[in-house]
Amino acid sequence: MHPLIQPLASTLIVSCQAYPGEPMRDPRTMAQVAAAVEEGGASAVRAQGLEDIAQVKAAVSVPVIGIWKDGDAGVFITPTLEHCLAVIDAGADILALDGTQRPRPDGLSFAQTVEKIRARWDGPIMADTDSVASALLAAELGVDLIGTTLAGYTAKRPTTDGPDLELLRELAGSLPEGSALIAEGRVHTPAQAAACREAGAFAVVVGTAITHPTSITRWFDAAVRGV
Ligand SMILES: CC(=O)N[C@H](C=O)[C@@H](O)[C@H](O)[C@H](O)COP(=O)(O)O
Repeated sequence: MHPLIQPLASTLIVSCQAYPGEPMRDPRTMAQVAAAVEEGGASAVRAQGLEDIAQVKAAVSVPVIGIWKDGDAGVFITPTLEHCLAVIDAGADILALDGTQRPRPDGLSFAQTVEKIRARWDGPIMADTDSVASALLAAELGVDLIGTTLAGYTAKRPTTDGPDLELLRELAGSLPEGSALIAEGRVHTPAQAAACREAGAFAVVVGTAITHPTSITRWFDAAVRGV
């Protein structure tokens, strides 16, 4: 296992993202949010966009998982080799990219993309997968971190209310040693985060429930209104 990954065992990683047009969509804001979650114990942070990655990197001492979202349909999380190399150049310690088997905008397969990254960079790679098949393929390719990030966001799996614990359990029993299984996606409560660990996750990523005040406010607002 890569030396940057081992310390993430049994820890919480926090994703710090604001979406286009939102009030907090500013790299300085995300850097402050990242510093705040580091104080709370985040073992690593996930940041989106080249400027956010650079500014978050300067604001924290924990590893930064970098992604670059481009578009919002099909493959959009660090979708091409060019995006991957730019994320690395922006200073990400760990590169995360779409790890599904869907067609990619640059025509490369996931395997070809990983191979080309590996030819230039030996840092840890995280695959945002959507199914048992895509997770196993990523692990076979030697990808360091296997995330369930896209489970429930493609046609491969139903969108579970909360994390996809069934997928985690299945992957925990089938991923080769050396691949770190990362629970990511719809982990909204501490109890759900604990359930991910019980299901076999090496580490757990939480985004919205910690760093997206608009969503959290909506949850509380609905509860208060009784809707
Ligand atoms: C599907 C997709 O685009 N996921 C994105 C990946 O970076 C983010 O929008 C999520 O916030 C992140 O995965 C963390 O998940 P959650 O916010 O549910 O804790």
